[in-house]
Amino acid sequence: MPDLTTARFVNIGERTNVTGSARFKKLIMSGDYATAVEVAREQVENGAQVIDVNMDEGLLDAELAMTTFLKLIAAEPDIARVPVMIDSSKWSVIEAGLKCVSGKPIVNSISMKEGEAQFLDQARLCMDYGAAVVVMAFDEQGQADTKARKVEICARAYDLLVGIGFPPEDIIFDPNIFAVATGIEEHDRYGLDFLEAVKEIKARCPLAKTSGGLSNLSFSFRGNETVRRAMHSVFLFHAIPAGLDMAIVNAGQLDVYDAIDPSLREACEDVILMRRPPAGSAHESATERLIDLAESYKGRSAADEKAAEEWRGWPVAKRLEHALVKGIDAHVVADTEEARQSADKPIHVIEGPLMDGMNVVGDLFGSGKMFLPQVVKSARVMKKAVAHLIPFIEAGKEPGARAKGTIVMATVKGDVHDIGKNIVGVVLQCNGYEVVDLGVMVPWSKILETAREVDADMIGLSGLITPSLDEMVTVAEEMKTAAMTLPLLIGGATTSKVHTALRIDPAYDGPVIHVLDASRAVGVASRLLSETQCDDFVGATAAEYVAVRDARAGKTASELLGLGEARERAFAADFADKPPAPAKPGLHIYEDWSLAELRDYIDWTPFFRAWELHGNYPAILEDEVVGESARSLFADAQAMLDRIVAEKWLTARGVCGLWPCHREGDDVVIDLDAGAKVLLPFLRQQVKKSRDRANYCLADFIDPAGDWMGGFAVGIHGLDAHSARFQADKDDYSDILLKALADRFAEALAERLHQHVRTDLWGYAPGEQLTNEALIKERYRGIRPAPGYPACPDHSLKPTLFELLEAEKNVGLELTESFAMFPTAAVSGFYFAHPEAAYFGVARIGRDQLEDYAARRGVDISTAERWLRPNLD
Ligand SMILES: C[S@@+](CC[C@H](N)C(=O)[O-])C[C@H]1O[C@@H](n2cnc3c(N)ncnc32)[C@H](O)[C@@H]1O
Repeated sequence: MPDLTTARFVNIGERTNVTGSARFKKLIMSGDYATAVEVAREQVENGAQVIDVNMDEGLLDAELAMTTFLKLIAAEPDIARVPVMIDSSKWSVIEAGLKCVSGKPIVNSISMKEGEAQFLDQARLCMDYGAAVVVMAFDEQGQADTKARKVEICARAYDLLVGIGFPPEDIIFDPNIFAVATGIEEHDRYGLDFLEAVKEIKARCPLAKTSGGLSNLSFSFRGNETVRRAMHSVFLFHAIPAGLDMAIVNAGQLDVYDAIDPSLREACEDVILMRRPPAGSAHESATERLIDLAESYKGRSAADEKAAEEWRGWPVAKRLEHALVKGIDAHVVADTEEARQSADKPIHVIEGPLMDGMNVVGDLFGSGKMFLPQVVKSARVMKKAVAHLIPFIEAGKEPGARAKGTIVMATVKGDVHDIGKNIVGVVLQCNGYEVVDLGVMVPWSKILETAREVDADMIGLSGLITPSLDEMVTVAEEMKTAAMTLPLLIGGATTSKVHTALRIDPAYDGPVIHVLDASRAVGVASRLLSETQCDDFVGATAAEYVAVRDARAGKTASELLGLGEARERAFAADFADKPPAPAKPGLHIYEDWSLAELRDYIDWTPFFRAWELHGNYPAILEDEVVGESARSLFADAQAMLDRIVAEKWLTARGVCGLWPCHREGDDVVIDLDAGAKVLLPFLRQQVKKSRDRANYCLADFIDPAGDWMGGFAVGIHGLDAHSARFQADKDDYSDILLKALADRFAEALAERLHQHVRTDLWGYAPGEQLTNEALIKERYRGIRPAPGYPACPDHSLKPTLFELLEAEKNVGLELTESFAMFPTAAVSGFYFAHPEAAYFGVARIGRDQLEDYAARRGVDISTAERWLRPNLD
């Protein structure tokens, strides 16, 4: 269903509205704000990305109720993460509300009902508060009911607002959703008119958004929840492709379009799209047909309604299990406390219901019915429960819960990447293991020392960049020297079974196990600690590694050409086509690239991969197996992005440079001002190829007679404060989510900056117009190879690149001794603009090139060997 889960659609919670919800009204009228706050929380849990708050009730001091409630929800991090829509027909209530909203507010609503002057006054005030505003399609003559009137009023309002400098992206038009199937013929067109109007308004008013109150649509089916839900889902199914950006809905009460009973779905569709029933049908009109059909659905709804609430009435152990499995942390402290009061000892709550619940999570995960993002959410619930119990356990001087085993984990020295390690840590913890996480850039001595101190059962190492592979070998060697015997687990993006077998396993006498991904970590740990399975497992793994080594030894390696011959087979670029001199050569620094803009450049597929959800975006959202998990993760990511952008959590900084250069052999020489030169030595493919295929080197794309190339470095700053906040709140889920999003922003800025270079700074493709999809597929002219990637695998080129860009001074990017960039969310690379420039992999090189390269780089052979290790094996 292309609705609540698609990229842009925002669903606005409607339950915190005294005019629409009898329950909420009762709570507010009786002054029970605590429970009223829970209503807001439930909505956010159910997926609302904005909550609409309305206190328009005659017997209520609406201003006071609005401000009291807004202040209360602002203090609840779970709720305050979504923006508030201040909804009132009284301007004084809106103004009062604006004063106590912390994030970006949305005013619902203003209109030209009382004329242009008042409309613009109110708009100016909203602008002062930085608020977005819902503009009703309402003018001096009344509410717009036809398509023509809707479009006309919105267009007029748009021109007026833009005329006073109101940001068009902060305008949200509500072109009025009215009830259909009322039996009155004039109402039959209402659904279709709305859909068509949305389309036109979006075309006529650039950047403006559209919204609507969905519940009006089905007003004539009050009391028949099944039919109402179906109508709402069907309506959204058509409205979103028409351009509807958001709607006020009860997010927990929408059906999946495909899951609606087909006859009901068709009847709803006929009504909404004003289609006639098939000729010969027993019904004259679509409305009549739906009314008849609706009869058969009456009465089913009450049970559905109850189901969502029902779990709160279950026994406490069952409630804890439910909260763990569903990842709902809203009631966990209260429930844990209730369980504690009836337990003999606080520790029994952990050993009993909490561990039982986590076992269910573990089983679901193990059997592929639950995926990492949900497990990490479950872990958050568990941590909150345990945090509540710890003071009681300590007060009673009881021993803590016995862990299944203790694992010391670290990202090795020189490397700063920790998303993968953190995910593994959380998964192990929620399966009952004690994890001692040493963080990033951890030297081998600290790892060994801690393992001894805590009497660890195993050590887990993680790393993302190729130099970390060597560092892992060092840790293994040191463990051997220290005569340790505990198992060593190896994980992270560049690690592999082959590398583990060839290099790490031989360096250590104890068991070495490569762990392919987080979902395997628990299985590996439990086998290693199992009295009955450990020996077999260790033996089988060791035998597997021996087999890998034997296979490698017996394999005839691909034949290499001598370096001279490979150079003769260089790629012959046609330099008649070389790029023009840049329009704006030299360095360009961007202190603070708009996050709102970068958001549209995000490539989502790698984001899901970071969470071990495999598949391409957007298809992954509809995937049969992981779709539900992907949708929920994506919704959380969108909600966090909203806050990152609105509250400016992060700063995207970048620098790029465009320099004159020329090629000398396999080097590119950058010709700086005043005769200064900087050498960029590149590597050439040496693997023997079929007759007509060249042996590439990046230098081949540069004209010896004179040419241009570029470089860039981008990084995302500001993560730490937020990460610390999440960690303090025991919220690994949000912490990992934030880091994964920061990585996305870094990649998005690399993409956006490259586009800016092509179309403007260098300007060799001024008219380029590509969709984000085409950008992700790199359907443009030119490449941006990154040091450490296959075409230029030597990470040690980064210091040269960083000096050219003055990256540390200009954008605050640093390099570790292993050439990892810090802050972690960062990307750097070179720009080549020749139309034939393409990515390739250098792959294996010969001793002759190693020696030649070491000489060109001015380093000794053993240093070059260390840098190029993966290309030498
Ligand atoms: C790793 S992806 C990153 C972009 C992706 N859309 C994302 O958001 O994660 C592609 C980038 O990796 C680098 N890259 C890919 N293949 C390469 C190769 N063979 N040699 C050098 N760099 C390469 C280039 O910088 C390229 O732009």
